[in-house]
Amino acid sequence: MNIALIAHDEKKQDMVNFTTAYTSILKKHTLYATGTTGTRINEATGLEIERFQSGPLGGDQQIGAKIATNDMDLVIFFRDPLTAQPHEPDISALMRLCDVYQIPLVTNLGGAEVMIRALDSGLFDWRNITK
Ligand SMILES: O=C(CO)COP(=O)(O)O
Repeated sequence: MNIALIAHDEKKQDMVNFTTAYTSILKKHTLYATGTTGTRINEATGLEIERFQSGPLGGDQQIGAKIATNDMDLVIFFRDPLTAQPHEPDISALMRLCDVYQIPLVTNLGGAEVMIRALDSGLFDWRNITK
């Protein structure tokens, strides 16, 4: 599965903790991330990740483009609901595309834990049929 990992600055430590805890599952998949998030995950876990631009510089839109071409199976996006983001329209557009294309999206650590366990249990195998 192709998985996008994204975290706003105040949530990057959550993402490091999450990816450290679930490295053994994540390493079985193809990982993508926005720029700074990808660097932080790679430094902490050694996971191989294709990095896009940083979010404010277009990274969310690059991940959106992957969704629009049916090349992304799951989006794990730890959003910061308490801080205004300069690229809020890009963030909304990314989440909108997840809804347009029915791509599973989780926006916090609790959801991500459920999702990653579901993924490892084979509950996402339907994605292989739709491709
Ligand atoms: O801003 C982001 C998502 O909207 C994340 O970007 P970075 O991973 O480059 O910090």
